[in-house]
Amino acid sequence: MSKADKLFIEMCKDILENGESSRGQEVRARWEDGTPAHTLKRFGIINRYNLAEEFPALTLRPTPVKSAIDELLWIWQKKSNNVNDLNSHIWDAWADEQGSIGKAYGYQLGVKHKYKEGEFDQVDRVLYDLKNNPYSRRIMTNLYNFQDLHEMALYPCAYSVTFNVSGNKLNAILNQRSQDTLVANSWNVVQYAVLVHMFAQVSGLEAGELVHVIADAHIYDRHIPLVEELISRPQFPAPKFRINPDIKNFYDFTVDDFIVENYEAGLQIKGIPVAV
Ligand SMILES: Nc1nc(=O)c2c([nH]1)NC[C@@H]1CN(c3ccc(C(=O)N[C@@H](CCC(=O)O)C(=O)O)cc3)CN21
Ligand SMILES: O=c1ccn([C@H]2C[C@H](O)[C@@H](COP(=O)(O)O)O2)c(=O)[nH]1
Repeated sequence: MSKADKLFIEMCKDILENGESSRGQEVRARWEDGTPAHTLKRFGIINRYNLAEEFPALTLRPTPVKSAIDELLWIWQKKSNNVNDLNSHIWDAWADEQGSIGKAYGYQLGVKHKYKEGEFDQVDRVLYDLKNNPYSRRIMTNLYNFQDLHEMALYPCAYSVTFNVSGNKLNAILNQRSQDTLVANSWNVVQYAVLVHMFAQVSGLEAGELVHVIADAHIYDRHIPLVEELISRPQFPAPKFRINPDIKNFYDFTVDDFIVENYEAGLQIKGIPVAV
């Protein structure tokens, strides 16, 4: 049985059974037809994934690993904020006529900052520290730049990662302020698991733990029956994950360098509505 399924089921049950409803409150998000997208939410969820033991993809339904990695590379490697550089259409609803989502995500990672050793953007600084000072307690990234929030189409949700090396293991904490549990939980977990594997490989380390801290973990009202059905499904062992061992430069990875094998999973839920 996959540990990722177990954590997902526990979290969903907790939200469904103990979650607070937003009914009667003012909410920002809307369904396509303009009605408010209400949620059941649970505050302060922490899930720990041991990446040395398993690749944390859901098996209750397939996580679209290739599209998730494509978005991860869009943000962390291309450092782009333009949907024309993305192969899926998941961000189209938030893009302007030129395809820009504003000064969000990839844009922030590409901004250079001054250090004693010179100028680095946030990604290059992580790479530098993991090589030169791996036991530093200061290896982190942060997309939540207050100065630029007014120019972002959506404020960053998964906004900060803290990297920490124990022995030869690279661990990370992903901080997420808001999570659409059905659409994005496994999507975000898979992405940041892959990111830890990427940074570990190019830094001569091994992937350790991923700790996912979620402030507002919610299930949208129109997702409740879908989640109830999903968590009652059979579970399978986690798939095997391989990464092309020849890639030693973070910027050389392509989607094809990541291979997920023996991925047994339930049926895909097609056409999940996404609140905008
Ligand atoms: N309400 C909401 N939920 C989100 O998860 C979300 C946002 N808004 N806004 C910005 C981004 C866009 N993200 C998204 C949006 C849609 C899918 C989605 O539709 N996923 C499908 C498969 C898509 C594919 O294969 O390309 C799925 O079945 O999970 C995933 C992530 C995550 N974010
Ligand atoms: O990577 C992501 C990006 C977005 N989300 C979800 C979380 C919320 O449901 C919406 C954002 O709405 P806010 O009102 O700004 O919180 O998008 C996600 O789960 N993961």
